[in-house]
Amino acid sequence: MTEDLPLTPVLLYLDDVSVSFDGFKAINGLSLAIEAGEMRAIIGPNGAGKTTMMDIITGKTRPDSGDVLFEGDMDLTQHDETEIAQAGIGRKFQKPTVFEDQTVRENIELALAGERSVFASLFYQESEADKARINALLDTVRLTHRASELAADLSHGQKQWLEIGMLLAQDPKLLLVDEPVAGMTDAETIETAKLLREIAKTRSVIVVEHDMGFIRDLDVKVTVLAEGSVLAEGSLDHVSAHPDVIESYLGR
Ligand SMILES: Nc1ncnc2c1ncn2[C@@H]1O[C@H](COP(=O)(O)OP(=O)(O)OP(=O)(O)O)[C@@H](O)[C@H]1O
Repeated sequence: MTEDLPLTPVLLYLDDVSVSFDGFKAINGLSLAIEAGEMRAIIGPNGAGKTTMMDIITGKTRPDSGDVLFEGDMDLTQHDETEIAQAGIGRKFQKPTVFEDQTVRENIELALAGERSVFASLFYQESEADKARINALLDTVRLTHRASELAADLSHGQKQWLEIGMLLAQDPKLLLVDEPVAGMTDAETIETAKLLREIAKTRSVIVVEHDMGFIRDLDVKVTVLAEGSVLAEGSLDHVSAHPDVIESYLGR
């Protein structure tokens, strides 16, 4: 009797993806599968291709070859950045980009309003459901107590959280987060690991980071990139013990 194979719903699938810049292969036969509801940490030395991989997923960079499939059959290489965002892929860049001269709450409100036209926004009355949603988002990103203050007055870490809240307002199925804890205090870094673990209960998350203490706190599967492809994959302890990983980090 043959056993049924377990069905693992893959949300994002990169298959043998390559891209060159002026003859240099920044991504070289990269294959990766992210499951629905999975958080994955991506690490790798400088120049490994982490940012380029995110650029390919979000449609900013077109690969020369390979497939990038979202939800089974959406070929992301055939769509532009706006369409990919609308399909449910949100991206948090390294630097926080919030509206500094608006309050924390207004930032979330603006993100929630999304594509409502400026004209429609002028006459829009926030429903009770909207209010509840905004309050829940403020709570998630630990900013309820700062809601009526200007975003400019937040700490660097809190601005990062606010931007994560703004992305969550769009309810992405997959959230890409680029070096979220760079420049954060130790306490903010610890809280960010908790925050991302909460977020990952309801969506997939890909986190690129260099901070190994933070990666350990995330406690998720780690993919090590080097020279544009996957060098090792597994628990942080597993990949840290891998001779190729040690060599690629410490150099020859
Ligand atoms: N638009 C581009 N034109 C030319 N070369 C590029 C371009 N984008 C990336 N590269 C090169 O591709 C390689 C991979 O870069 P990438 O930024 O993806 O690495 P990374 O893993 O994100 O590095 P870091 O950890 O330093 O952010 C690097 O050698 C980089 O110089």
